[in-house]
Amino acid sequence: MKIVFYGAGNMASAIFEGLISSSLLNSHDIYLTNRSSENQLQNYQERLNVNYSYDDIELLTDADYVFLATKPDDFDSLAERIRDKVQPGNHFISIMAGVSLNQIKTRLQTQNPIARIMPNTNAQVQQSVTGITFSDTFDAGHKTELFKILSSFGTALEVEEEKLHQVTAITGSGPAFLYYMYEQYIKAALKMGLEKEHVDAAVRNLIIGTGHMLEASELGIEQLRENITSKGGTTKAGLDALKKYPVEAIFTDCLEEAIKRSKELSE
Ligand SMILES: NC(=O)C1=CN([C@@H]2O[C@H](COP(=O)(O)OP(=O)(O)OC[C@H]3O[C@@H](n4cnc5c(N)ncnc54)[C@H](O)[C@@H]3O)[C@@H](O)[C@H]2O)C=CC1
Ligand SMILES: O=C(O)[C@@H]1CCC=N1
Repeated sequence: MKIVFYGAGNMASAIFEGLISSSLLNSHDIYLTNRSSENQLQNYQERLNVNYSYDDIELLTDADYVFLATKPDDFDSLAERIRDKVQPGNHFISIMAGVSLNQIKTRLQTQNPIARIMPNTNAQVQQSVTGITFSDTFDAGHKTELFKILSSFGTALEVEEEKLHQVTAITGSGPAFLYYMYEQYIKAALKMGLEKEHVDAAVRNLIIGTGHMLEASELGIEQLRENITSKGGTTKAGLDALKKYPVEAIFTDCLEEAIKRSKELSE
């Protein structure tokens, strides 16, 4: 199997590093390219033993899956670059937020099969939550193979294309929203009088430990919280203070704005 990444940035690198760590593929099966920073590609080649090239005929010949991993704004330049070199066996896998199947088909002027996926950077540790939607030209055998690839770096769920806007906001951008919340928690904790390096390490381990609890426990999130909330204790006091603020409304606004932006990128 030959997999090509057009774009080797934050999201593409999380995917191919996750793919290689999963051993589903040999790193020699992976080919990278980007706009122009060759030293970035040389670093990946040295560190991961992947291939790289700027020769689009070499890249696209016998390529089974071609990941479109540029920013949406750069897709026009990418489409211009590869439009006349597309090969019959190329299955396009777009990770670009908002860019629709129809936009990709039109700009590449291709009838080749196209899938849109919406992963997140947790792919790097095989924990991505990935939404996927297929063009009707994607055959069942390649769908199964692509699900196997996506499952090597997390979990994958097929959705209607319209629902990818929500998936993009909730789980594609999701890690950034949680990181932002963690940053605010650390800022607040630093005001409580502990040394900075203690707070940073403690909160990082708190987050990791809570994640492991979510993974290991059969209990729901609400029950896990209630198990910490001793009657009349410190957690109850802290939660009562938190509940004075419209936390749900804050996240509703956050997600609605992210969905709105995804729809704008589809226009
Ligand atoms: N960063 C994230 O957490 C996620 C990003 N995405 C999507 O992934 C895509 C890439 O995002 P990032 O990796 O964050 O951006 P990035 O800026 O880190 O990487 C973009 C890559 O595209 C390359 N590129 C630009 N024009 C090109 C061209 N004409 N030919 C070949 N390569 C070209 C750049 O050289 C760079 O390697 C975006 O469309 C974004 O919506 C999707 C899910 C999550
Ligand atoms: O911010 C963005 O547009 C991309 C898509 C989801 C996460 N990052």
